[in-house]
Amino acid sequence: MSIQLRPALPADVRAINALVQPLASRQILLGKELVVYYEAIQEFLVAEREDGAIVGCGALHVMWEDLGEVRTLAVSDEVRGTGLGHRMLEALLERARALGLDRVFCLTFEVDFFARHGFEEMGPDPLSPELYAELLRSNDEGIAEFLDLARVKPNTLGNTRMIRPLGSH
Ligand SMILES: CC(=O)SCCNC(=O)CCNC(=O)[C@H](O)C(C)(C)COP(=O)(O)OP(=O)(O)OC[C@H]1O[C@@H](n2cnc3c(N)ncnc32)[C@H](O)[C@@H]1OP(=O)(O)O
Repeated sequence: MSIQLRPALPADVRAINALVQPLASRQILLGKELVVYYEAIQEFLVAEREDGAIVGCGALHVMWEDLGEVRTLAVSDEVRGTGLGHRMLEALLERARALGLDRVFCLTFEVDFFARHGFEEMGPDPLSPELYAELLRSNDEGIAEFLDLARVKPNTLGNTRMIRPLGSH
């Protein structure tokens, strides 16, 4: 059965939540309240099967003029390992390029998967002090994770912070 990628709609939120919830309960992904998905829905792509089922989702969150984050990338069990994760990640990176971003962050247990798509483990200090200070003003959990702040350590335990330079890759 063919699977199409498309921008997510508000009507997809419950299906996205159903994909993410089991992974969040295993602490693989960060769970979000429904209202947070609605607010961020324009960041999401979904993968829709011919029968209308949503079998994948992923988001690109903009953090700064040149910096974004891949968030909430998930593929349902029945289609995992068939290349859908790869397609979704490439589509999110294409969005990042279209937005003029230079690099994309992710926080993940799936180090090999992201490494095969050009992500590298992040060094301890990739940011200028000026940008660090600006990002500290955000209340967003993902930005706190990017900055490796102590208050989000429970979220990041065992995860790897990775970054993907765009451009020539
Ligand atoms: C920033 C974040 O969101 S981090 C969180 C990442 N998400 C998670 O950890 C949630 C749980 N995991 C998942 O949902 C999925 O396992 C994902 C999203 C990580 C990967 O999605 P998948 O659809 O399984 O990935 P995909 O199939 O593209 O690739 C996995 C492997 O499957 C195999 N594969 C890929 N394409 C095919 C194909 N056409 N046929 C058979 N096997 C294939 C390969 O071994 C591939 O490895 P590769 O990277 O060397 O190509």
